[in-house]
Amino acid sequence: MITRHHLEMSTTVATLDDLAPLADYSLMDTLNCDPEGKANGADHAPRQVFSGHYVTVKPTSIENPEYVAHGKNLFHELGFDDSLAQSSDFVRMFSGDLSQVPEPLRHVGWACGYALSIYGTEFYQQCPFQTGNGYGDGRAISVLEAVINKQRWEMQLKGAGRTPYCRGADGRAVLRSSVREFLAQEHMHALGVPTSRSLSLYVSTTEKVRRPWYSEGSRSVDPDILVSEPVAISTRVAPSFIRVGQLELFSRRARKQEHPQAMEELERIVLHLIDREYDDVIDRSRTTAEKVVSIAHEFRRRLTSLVANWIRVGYCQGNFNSDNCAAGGFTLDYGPFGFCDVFDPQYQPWTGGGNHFAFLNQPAAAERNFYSFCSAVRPLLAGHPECLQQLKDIQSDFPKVMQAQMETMWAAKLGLDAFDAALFRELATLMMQTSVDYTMFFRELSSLPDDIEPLKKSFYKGPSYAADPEGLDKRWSAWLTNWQSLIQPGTREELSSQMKLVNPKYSLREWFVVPAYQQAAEGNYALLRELQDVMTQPYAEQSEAVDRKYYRLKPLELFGVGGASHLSCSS
Ligand SMILES: Nc1ncnc2c1ncn2[C@@H]1O[C@H](COP(=O)(O)OP(=O)(O)OP(=O)(O)O)[C@@H](O)[C@H]1O
Ligand SMILES: [Mg+2]
Repeated sequence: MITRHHLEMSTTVATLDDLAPLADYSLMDTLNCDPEGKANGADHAPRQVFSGHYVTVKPTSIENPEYVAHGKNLFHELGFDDSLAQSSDFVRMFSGDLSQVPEPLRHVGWACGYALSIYGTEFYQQCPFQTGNGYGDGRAISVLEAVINKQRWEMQLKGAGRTPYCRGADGRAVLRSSVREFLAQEHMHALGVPTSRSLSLYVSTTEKVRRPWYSEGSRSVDPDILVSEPVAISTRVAPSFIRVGQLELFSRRARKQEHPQAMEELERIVLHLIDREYDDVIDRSRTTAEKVVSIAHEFRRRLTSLVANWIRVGYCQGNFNSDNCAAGGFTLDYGPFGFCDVFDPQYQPWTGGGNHFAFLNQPAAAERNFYSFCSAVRPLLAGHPECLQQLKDIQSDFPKVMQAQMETMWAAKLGLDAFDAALFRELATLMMQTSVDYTMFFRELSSLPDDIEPLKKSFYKGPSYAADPEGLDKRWSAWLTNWQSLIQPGTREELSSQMKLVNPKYSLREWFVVPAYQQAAEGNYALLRELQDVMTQPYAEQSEAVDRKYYRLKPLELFGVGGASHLSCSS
């Protein structure tokens, strides 16, 4: 509910006291709290949580927090003054210490359980109790819901210590993974792709944890050493953090009649999802069953568009399970992700992820998650045969809608009004045979070159190219002539600028991020901040110095290097 105060909010939040009155803990106040939880939030040991939508948890602050960075664009959108990020009470709160927050801010946060389906198959093994009751936010704790400029935001700490879902792990996030997620979220937003956002990042100057990782220059697939790394807490922000897996948790309980309120809890989490993520598209006067059909329709649109956008910008999520699939249809969980260098349909940065989550398999992975979503909400349609039929149709048309989104996206990348299958097929073949840099190729093409010379800037010249460079160049020239004949004549400048808004110039390649987090671990944040600047304007022509550093082919010696080219699921 938006209160009078929220509407009258001043435009600048300069202190935590300014932020406090905007708080509205509606999730905690309206959803079910686990009845077995400890009200003071001292609930940090792994245990089974049998019912309720959330457990109250007090975050465990990191020792001696130091400011690393804040999401400047998000701060401005929220009306937060930049100085807030380094003010002592804000630092204290967002590095996990809620003990001194001003009223009505609360001294406890909350964590949620969720279920897991991998590529559409239900899993329980990842839960230490094998029941699914111990799986969920293991190191993510939300601390605030606030209504700011009429928009509701949930703020979630990542790495703020153990929760009942921690599965015996430490609940911490290392600086390396926190820097990656922090930079990637704001980059993704700047790319125009829906995503959770980055509010702040603080590191401990004294507390470290050990994680398996790669030795310098290691070409090992799996980490070959244990490294001691500083712990950090990043805060991410979204209208909600509800995942497809979360709906599944309540649906599984309802299906198995695990407790008398199970069906009601499923309905309430779905209505909560509608409130947070689908309010603008749902007619409130409808029945729950009708609302469910509407959100399925809208979620299908958002999810297909999201995945087409990921492919447009060269992003591979890496671990697109149902528990990493936000039910609001935005990007969530930047763990084993990567932005590709070479165009490779099988690109998969995560060594544990498997081919089914590879770059161009993401539409199929999304389809599996969408099926998991439909199965999860289906019990709410019992007794409504028409709605059941509508949901069935929405589900079965997913591949068609996905394909249409992909074709629209490829056409836009090529500056064409309509998708041309033959042109695209030859391009994909040439890109693979030549080994081209995906980002650079499309950006060079966006300048509408007269011949293939400028495109060659993006060629890695793999073995097939090296075997017959003249032959391939000839095919490239033929392809370019064909493409030129298909673009609209007479509107060159307009077309070029339009294509440059579809094909980014800069992308957050892993080998840019590695030195940034390495320096950050030594207390030097210069490179991280430079990357933050460059990557939040990915479509802009920037300075020549930026070009030389960030608009270039990946050095060959970095291919195959652990951490820079592939990574294990790292937290
Ligand atoms: N160090 C840790 N301590 C406790 N739980 C963890 C830790 N690392 C991961 N988990 C939990 O393991 C599960 C799977 O990990 P995954 O890498 O998908 O998550 P994540 O990056 O922590 O989470 P998110 O999906 O919230 O971004 C998640 O439920 C997560 O909360
Ligand atoms: Mg996850």
